[in-house]
This record gives sequence, C-alpha cells and structure tokens, in this order.
Amino acid sequence: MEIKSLPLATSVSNIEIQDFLYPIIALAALYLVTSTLYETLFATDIPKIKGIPQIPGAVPMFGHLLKLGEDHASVCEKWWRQYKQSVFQIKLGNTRAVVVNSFEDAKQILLAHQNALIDRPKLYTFHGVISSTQGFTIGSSPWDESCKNKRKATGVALGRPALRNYYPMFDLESYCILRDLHRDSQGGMVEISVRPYIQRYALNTTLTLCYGIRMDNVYDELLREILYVGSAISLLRSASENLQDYVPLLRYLPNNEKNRRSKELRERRDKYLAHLLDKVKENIKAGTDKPCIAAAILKDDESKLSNVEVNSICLSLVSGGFETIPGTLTSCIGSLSTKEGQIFQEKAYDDICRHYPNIADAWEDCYKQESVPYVNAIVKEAGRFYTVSAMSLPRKTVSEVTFKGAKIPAKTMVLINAQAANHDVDHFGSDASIFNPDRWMEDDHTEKKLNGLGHHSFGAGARACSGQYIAQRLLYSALIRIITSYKIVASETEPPNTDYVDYNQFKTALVAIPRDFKVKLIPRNPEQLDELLAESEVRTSDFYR
Ligand code: HEM
Repeated sequence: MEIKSLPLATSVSNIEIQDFLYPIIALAALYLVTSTLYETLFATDIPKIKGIPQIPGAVPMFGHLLKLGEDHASVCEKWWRQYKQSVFQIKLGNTRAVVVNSFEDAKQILLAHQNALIDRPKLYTFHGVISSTQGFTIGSSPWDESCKNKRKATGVALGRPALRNYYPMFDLESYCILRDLHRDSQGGMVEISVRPYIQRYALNTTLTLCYGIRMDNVYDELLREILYVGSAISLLRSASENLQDYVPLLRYLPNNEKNRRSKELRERRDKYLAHLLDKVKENIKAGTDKPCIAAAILKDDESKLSNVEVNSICLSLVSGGFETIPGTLTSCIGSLSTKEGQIFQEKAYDDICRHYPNIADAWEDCYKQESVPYVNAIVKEAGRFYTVSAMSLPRKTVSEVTFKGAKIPAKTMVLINAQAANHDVDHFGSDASIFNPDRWMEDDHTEKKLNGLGHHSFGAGARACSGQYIAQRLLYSALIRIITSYKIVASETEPPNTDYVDYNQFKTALVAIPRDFKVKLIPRNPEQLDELLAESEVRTSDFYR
C-alpha cells in the first residue's frame, strides 16, 4: 500500500509545487523583461542628480543624443541661454553627463575640484577597439599609475624649462613654412591654402620631439598617412559619431561598420608607430640616434615605462598637436586676412618693429621668447575665438563634487563646453563673437594682466593640456615670421569662413578642421625676405636634415 500510494503522493506534491512555482517563474520572467527593457530604454549609469536641472525632451534609449545632433557645443550653448542654466545634466544614451557652459562655472569646477575631476571616461569604440593594442593616449587615459607616469614624463619634456632644448627645431620648422610659402606663392601671384604647410609644421615638431624624425616634403607619403589616420580616429572619438558608445544595443548590429573601420585604422596606426619606433631602435644600434623622447626612454635602463607606454606617450604628443595647431593657426591667418584683420596685421607689424631694431633680430628671437605684446594678443585671441576642441576632452569625477549646492556623485561624466565659455558675453563682453586681439591689450601697447585663466581652449586644472607652452611658442614664432614677411590678403574667390562655429567643416570631430580657403601673400620687402631665408637656410642646415 505504501508502495502504491507513493506515486500518488508524489504527483500531488508535484502539482502543488508546480502551482507554487509557475507564478514565481512568470513573475521573475516579467521582472527580468521589464527591468531589461527599463535598463535599455531609460536607466543611466548615474541616477538623476538632485539640484542640477535636466534638459527636457530626453527620449527612451537615446536620451538627448538625437537632439544634440552633430554639433554638441552649439546645441548646449543654445540650451544654456534658452533655459538660463549654465550647468545642467543630460542623458547620452545610458550615460548621465553634467555639462558646464559659462566661463566662470567652467573655471570654478576645473580649478576648485582639480583632484576630484582628474579622471577621464572610457568609451567603447575608442578605448575598447582602437586603443586595444597600443594603450590609451594620455588625453584619453583614466587616472591610474600608468597615466600618472606618462603625464610626468610629458610634463618634463613639454614644460617651460624644456623649451630651450627645442630652439633649433622651432627655428628650422618655422623657416620651412616660410621657405615653401615663398616658393609656392610666387611673390603674391598665386593664391594658396596655408593649411598643408602648417600641418607639416605641427607634425614635424612632435615627430622630432618624440622620434628625432622629420619630413621635408609637405606631401610626404608617411606624413599624409599619419595625418589621415589621426583625423579619422579623431572622428571616432566624438560622441555624435559614436552612438554605440552610449547605446550598447547598437554594438551588436550585424556588419558593424564602426568596429570594422576602427580595426582598420588601428592596424594602419600600429604599422606607422612600429615603423617609427623601429627606426629609433635601429639608429640607437648604429649610434646615429637623435636626442628625442623615445631614444631617451629606450636607453634608460632605470625607466619604468614599457614599450607600449613609450608608444602611448609619443602617440599622445603627435595626436595632441597635429590638428589643434593647424586648426588654430590656419583659422587665425584666415581672420587676419580679412579687411578688419589687415588692421590687426599692421598693429602686430608695428609692435614687432617697436620691439626689435630690425626684422632679422625678430626672426632670431621669436623661438626663444614671446616678447611682442600684440602678437601674444593675436595668439590668445586665436586660441579663444577658434576653440578647436569645442567640448574639450571629457572628464569623470573620482569622488563626490559639491558644486553650486548639488552633489555630483563619483564616476559622473563632466563635459566642459569650452566653445560656450570662450564666447561668454558675461565674461568677454558683448563683442565676444568677434575676433579682436585688442581685447587682450592695454592702451599703452602692453598686454592686459590676466587674472588666472585667459580662455578655456587648453582646459584647466590637473588634466589641462600638457602641450600648451610649446603650442603657444609654435603659434607665436610662425606668426612673427609670416607677419614680418607678408601682407596677408583673403582670396576674393575662396575667402575664409570666420564664423566661430561655421569655420569648422566637421562639427562631429574631436578637433575642428577649418574649411578650405586661400590667401594672397604679398611680400612686404622682397629683397629682405630673400636675405632672411638665405640666412635661415644656413643657420638650420645641419639640424636633423
Ligand atoms: C593649439 C594647440 C592645442 C590645443 C587647443 C590643445 C587643447 C587641449 C585640450 C582642450 C586638452 C584637454 C584639457 C582638459 O581636459 O582640461 C588637451 C590635453 C592634452 N594635450 Fe593639448 N592642445 C594643443 C596642443 C597640444 C600639443 C602641441 C601637445 C603635445 C606636444 C598637446 C598634448 C596634450 C596632452 C598630452 C593632453 C592630455 C593631458 C591629460 O589628459 O592629462 N596638446 N589639449
């Protein structure tokens, strides 16, 4: 009996268990589906932050991404004025970000909370795919021991005291701009586009610094490959171009074009990085290596830096300068070439003549010190007006930040709208949207004393631009030499676009690429220019050539 009754008892208890279990399983499944749906459509890494207004109109899954369109800086600048809030929060897909717009707020958060804002966010496309072989550049590294070591090494190489080591390089590279402009503009008969000459200037400077290697030809194959790959990678770093960074579902779409493109660019970049480093190693072996960062680290047995870190440092410097300097200097020349800009050229020329007894002295001194106030004013105005990295580089909090009464939690993305801060009428006055170097000058031909930060184009605080001193010197010495050689006049058929937003042809890229334009270069004094070029040719002839 007992044996017979057993299956009955078992089936009864099975039915009871099933009755009990099925609703639980159904509830769990419902919970799972709802929570996954909620996570996918609405949730963000950081919950809504109390005390900081959120821009209305976020849509499921994408948040504000679609509303931000291609030009995040201009849309955020508009939201600031529309909602009268300089600091607000937005949803970039599944990532919450705090955006800071006004000059004072940006300065305050970066300087008063330096340590809390020392981190950078990791992004799927750039960090996960492109940087998987050579490590992250410094500008994209989260704050860790390796980033600290790399930043320290670049701090030494790019600090103010180190600039004197690069005088021969500044001299040679700025001479090469003038040499080739002179050859190609044919005494003002041929209108030219100045950007290729300035691209070579910027790239050669960092290549010499990193690898002791330079290229003399503006259209050198390796030079163009580095510029092409670097620009294409810059596009893959921007939020607007990479929705998959913030909407993870998009990563799983079949035939993911972004991933394919990223891998292709990574392979091309790895190839030239290996080529450059191998060249340095060969030169060290042969005893023919030139002083440079890579050789110094490779020869230093005590160095704690690995090959990947050496590559990462060099990559940081090469990518740090090759678009920012051409973007700023090319656009500045565009502004100087206009009718109003020609007045600034004359003021700069007069100021140079006031400071030096002759132009040859100005040419020889320009790479050693920045002593002509009006040229410094042009450099500052070009940096401010053409904010080439409009949304700066993203930051991430490492600890809670109390800002304007709100508590921004650790691990929150913070975006500084440098373009908005640099054109803030409350700070720069009602003519903030006009290119005007005079704003940096006193009436007595001296520079206005700065109360801390002049503009936001180099960032500020613990992760500010490591290359700002070298960048300023490069802009200054090129301008001194160009302004003393030529009157720059805009082409009538291909004039520059001097709007502080629209000058940039690719709003989605991390660094602006100015629209093409041409200028006429009319020699101020042809005989004197020939002499200056001949002297420079002799002076620079044995440096790295
Ligand atoms: C006009 C020229 C330049 C501009 C406008 C510029 C702008 C910037 C900006 C906005 C940042 C981020 C700052 C922040 O987060 O607060 C940055 C970082 C950086 N820049 Fe520049 N830069 C320029 C030239 C250079 C040059 C010539 C180099 C190297 C030779 C360089 C190397 C770096 C590095 C290594 C970082 C990363 C710093 C870090 O994350 O710790 N930059 N730059």
